[in-house]
Amino acid sequence: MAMSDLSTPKTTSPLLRSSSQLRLSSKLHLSNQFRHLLLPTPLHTSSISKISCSVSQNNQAPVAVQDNGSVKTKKECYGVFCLTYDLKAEEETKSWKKMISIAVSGAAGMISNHLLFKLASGAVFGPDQPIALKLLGSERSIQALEGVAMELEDSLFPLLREVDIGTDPYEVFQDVEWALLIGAKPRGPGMERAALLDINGQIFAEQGKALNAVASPNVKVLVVGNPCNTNALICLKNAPNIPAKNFHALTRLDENRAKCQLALKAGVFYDKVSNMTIWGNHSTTQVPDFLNARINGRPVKEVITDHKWLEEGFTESVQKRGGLLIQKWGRSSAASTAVSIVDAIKSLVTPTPEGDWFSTGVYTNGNPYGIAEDLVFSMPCRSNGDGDYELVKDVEIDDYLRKRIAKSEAELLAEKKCVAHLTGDGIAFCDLGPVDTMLPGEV
Ligand SMILES: NC(=O)c1ccc[n+]([C@@H]2O[C@H](COP(=O)([O-])OP(=O)(O)OC[C@H]3O[C@@H](n4cnc5c(N)ncnc54)[C@H](O)[C@@H]3O)[C@@H](O)[C@H]2O)c1
Repeated sequence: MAMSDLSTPKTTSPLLRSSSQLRLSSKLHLSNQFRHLLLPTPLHTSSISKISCSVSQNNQAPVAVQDNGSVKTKKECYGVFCLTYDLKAEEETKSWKKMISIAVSGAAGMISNHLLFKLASGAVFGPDQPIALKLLGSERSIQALEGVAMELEDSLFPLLREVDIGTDPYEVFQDVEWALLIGAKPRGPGMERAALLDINGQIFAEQGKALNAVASPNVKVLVVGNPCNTNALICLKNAPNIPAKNFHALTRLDENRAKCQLALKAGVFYDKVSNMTIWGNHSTTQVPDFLNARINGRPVKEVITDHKWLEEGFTESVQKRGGLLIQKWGRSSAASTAVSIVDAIKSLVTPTPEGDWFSTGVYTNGNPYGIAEDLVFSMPCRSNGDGDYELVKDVEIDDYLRKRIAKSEAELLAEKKCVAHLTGDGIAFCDLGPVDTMLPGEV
């Protein structure tokens, strides 16, 4: 899109014109930050006949007025989307929640290409939750970001009210309530893992500082870019004003893969598998926990009697899933990663089903399992749906699990030493050992 196009006023439907052109113009900041204010065109204006829109005094919240003059949903509604988009003529006009701002870094990348459309569709935060998307990219990807923004525009998502694109995290993260940090440098051929930790660590140190400076003080941060546990640690260390508890590293894809493998082995559909914990690092030292997982509410070991497979084959099948997928598909897992990001967020904004839990990489301080403090480690958590979580305390850890969890813990402690210069812990010393534990295809 030519830059001049961005500032060209959009055409609007007659219905929207009558609502004072509220928030409908596209704006362009001539810094490295481009801003698209999406045209919130009602998809089915014909189906909302006899409803007009007037604008409230703060120029934010028009109220839906019916033909008979009665005002609907006056308090909650925002923007022209006070009007329902449901085709059913008999449906009541819906009210909308207050818009939330979500930052997505690496927004022109493969994972984001799936994720953004799920966010905008309402599949993550719900069908009554308008959102603003703040898209952060690298300098090289700014054109691609414009392309992403155009695709979002053309999708006519009623819930999507704003899209900002930019390359400066201090601008893009302004007031955001969620930050989904996906963008990272891929590992080049022959690149040592220590080098990757340093290169990507610097990105997350800068983004942590930016979140600290300009984001909502209670922003929830989900780090996806690898190595995600240590990147999340770096990020939270650089954001001292944001509660450390608000930072997550994505291990939900591993959880989902583990559930799938157990379901396949047990011959049940995967919704029957619950209480699946991934312990530790998002690497091949991760520990998918079959001891505490359940199938149809029963311990996995009772349902799957092939314990040799559980101990040897299961973990490997989870770890190698990504590599296998690359062999077949020729690219890494972007769609299922995006789905797992959706799952991870939904687990925080909806109450966890009774007796179940989910896995996420979180800050270890105060953990009840004896895992070293000051790491980001995947553990079992529950949420009451308010965006926060509690660690599940009564999980059994036997010798088998303890040994493997200790290995993942040692790996994360070693990674932490490699990035000491980025966490404020002094001079970095990097000795990751001879074994490369990155997940295949996920660097
Ligand atoms: N935790 C997990 O379960 C999991 C799973 C899959 C992939 N990943 C990781 O997610 C990351 C992204 O994967 P992808 O497939 O989308 O990669 P991709 O290469 O398609 O996209 C990455 C995007 O990030 C951008 N970028 C690079 N540096 C940036 C910066 N400083 N700020 C903002 N954007 C920046 C790039 O320009 C690119 O557009 C990778 O690090 C990958 O290893 C994690």
